[in-house]
Amino acid sequence: MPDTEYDYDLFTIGIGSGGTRASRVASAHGARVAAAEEYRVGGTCVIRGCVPKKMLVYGAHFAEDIEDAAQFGWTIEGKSFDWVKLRDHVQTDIDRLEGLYGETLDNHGVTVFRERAEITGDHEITLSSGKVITAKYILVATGARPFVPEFPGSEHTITSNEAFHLDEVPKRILIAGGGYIANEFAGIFNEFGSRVTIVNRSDVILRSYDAALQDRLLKISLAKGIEFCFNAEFESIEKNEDGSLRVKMTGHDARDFDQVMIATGRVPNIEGLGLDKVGVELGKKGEIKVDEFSKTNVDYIYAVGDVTDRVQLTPVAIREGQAFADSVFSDIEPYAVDHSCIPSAVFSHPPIAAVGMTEGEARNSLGNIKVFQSDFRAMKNVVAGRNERSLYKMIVDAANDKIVGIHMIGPESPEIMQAAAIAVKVGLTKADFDSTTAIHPTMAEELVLFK
Ligand SMILES: Cc1cc2nc3c(=O)[nH]c(=O)nc-3n(C[C@H](O)[C@H](O)[C@H](O)COP(=O)(O)OP(=O)(O)OC[C@H]3O[C@@H](n4cnc5c(N)ncnc54)[C@H](O)[C@@H]3O)c2cc1C
Ligand SMILES: NC(=O)c1ccc[n+]([C@@H]2O[C@H](COP(=O)([O-])OP(=O)(O)OC[C@H]3O[C@@H](n4cnc5c(N)ncnc54)[C@H](O)[C@@H]3O)[C@@H](O)[C@H]2O)c1
Repeated sequence: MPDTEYDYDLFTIGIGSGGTRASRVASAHGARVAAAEEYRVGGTCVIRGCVPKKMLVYGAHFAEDIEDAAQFGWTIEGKSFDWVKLRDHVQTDIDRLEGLYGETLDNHGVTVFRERAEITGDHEITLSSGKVITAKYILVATGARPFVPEFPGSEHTITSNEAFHLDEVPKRILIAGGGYIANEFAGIFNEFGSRVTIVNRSDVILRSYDAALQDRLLKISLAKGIEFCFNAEFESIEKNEDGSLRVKMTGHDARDFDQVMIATGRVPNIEGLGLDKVGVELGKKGEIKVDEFSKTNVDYIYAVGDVTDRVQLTPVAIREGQAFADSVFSDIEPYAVDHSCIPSAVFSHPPIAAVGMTEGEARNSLGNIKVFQSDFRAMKNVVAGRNERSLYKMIVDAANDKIVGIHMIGPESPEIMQAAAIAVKVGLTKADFDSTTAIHPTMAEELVLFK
């Protein structure tokens, strides 16, 4: 395997979810591996994505739990919330995780350069310090960054990157976008006491999810006090004398907010990477085009994760990194990642989880389907007097009884979905679920009790 013609067998640009996995697995297979990271080891998920976001989601949910506790006999006096304490505690844990990621790479013998890298020629990488390195293979795993639409005053906005570091919880926050990040952060800030307004250019939230779940989250969010402005686009933002922001949007009167957060999707990080120098082909959104083995049109350059804009999720980037390393650096027969039937979740309040086809997709592609639905109030919500209903849906192919989709909104639905997704992935039938005894009393039992 070692090829001394080059300094390394593999050079990975970007040490996030995909780059970390690929580097350490390639090294374990015997490759000489180096990598560059321009910001912090761990990438988006660990440093400013999934992980700190989930910690804030937990922190936020205490607002409801403390309120509900009264119905369970608890008196909690003098409750108060300290944002700075939570923010700093989260950041301390992120520092710890970053350290662990670095250690793992060290232990696997991966040389990490903590600086920016650029491809400067065939098999050649130049670091920002000027160091030139050659590698037999190059893996681009540079991820994506927030897309901020251009309009006058857009420089006054923040993105999820900054949301983790705010000095205080904004009294009024406008969040632009109707996707994952917008709905997750709307829930977080709302629970912390902000007055939250979501602005979206269409009138649909979470467009890839089943319409019934979109509708249910919208209704619950409205009931919790989150405001929605649909079919609205930014015209301008001006800074007022008191530091607040005056926002003008199409079809709406100008309004003042303390923060404006943009969550309108993420774009691949390809700028200044030198891809043009070696002729790497890009797609319409600037994503690196790859085949099913994550190989670009340049024989020795591969790309994994968000920079390829296939499915922007951490477990997908990790699988792509693993498959790349196994396929290129081991004796295992090269294999491709199966991008079908990927389960996903939105950590809104309450969360959503889904796998497989929505009802609409199944009707269009299969025609004859059966839809089973359970619309119920979780026992904890009943006792707490919280009028918040969960909704579970199962979509079945009428031709063979196979479950082609499961969709849930309700407490702990992502936790429940991980196991249910296996059943959909392997093609179990509704009869298989019916034949399984319920665990009572749970919310998950609804999945085997559909009538
Ligand atoms: C707020 C938020 C919440 C999210 N929540 C979830 C979630 O709950 N579940 C989930 O599955 N996914 C979630 N995601 C998506 C997930 O974080 C990404 O899909 C995942 O991190 C992609 O991994 P990656 O390896 O492609 O890139 P990244 O993890 O983004 O890593 C890329 C790395 O490359 C570095 N880099 C870029 N250019 C260079 C260069 N030229 N030289 C050196 N280094 C460079 C960057 O600094 C970065 O560290 C979330 C994303 C965000 C923004
Ligand atoms: N729980 C999770 O797994 C999780 C959480 C956060 C992010 N992510 C990943 O990160 C990605 C990015 O998240 P996101 O919420 O930014 O994107 P998204 O694709 O989920 O949503 C983007 C939203 O912005 C709107 N939009 C797009 N362009 C716009 C424009 N020019 N003006 C106004 N609105 C516009 C879209 O209509 C959409 O509602 C997601 O696609 C997801 O893959 C995953």
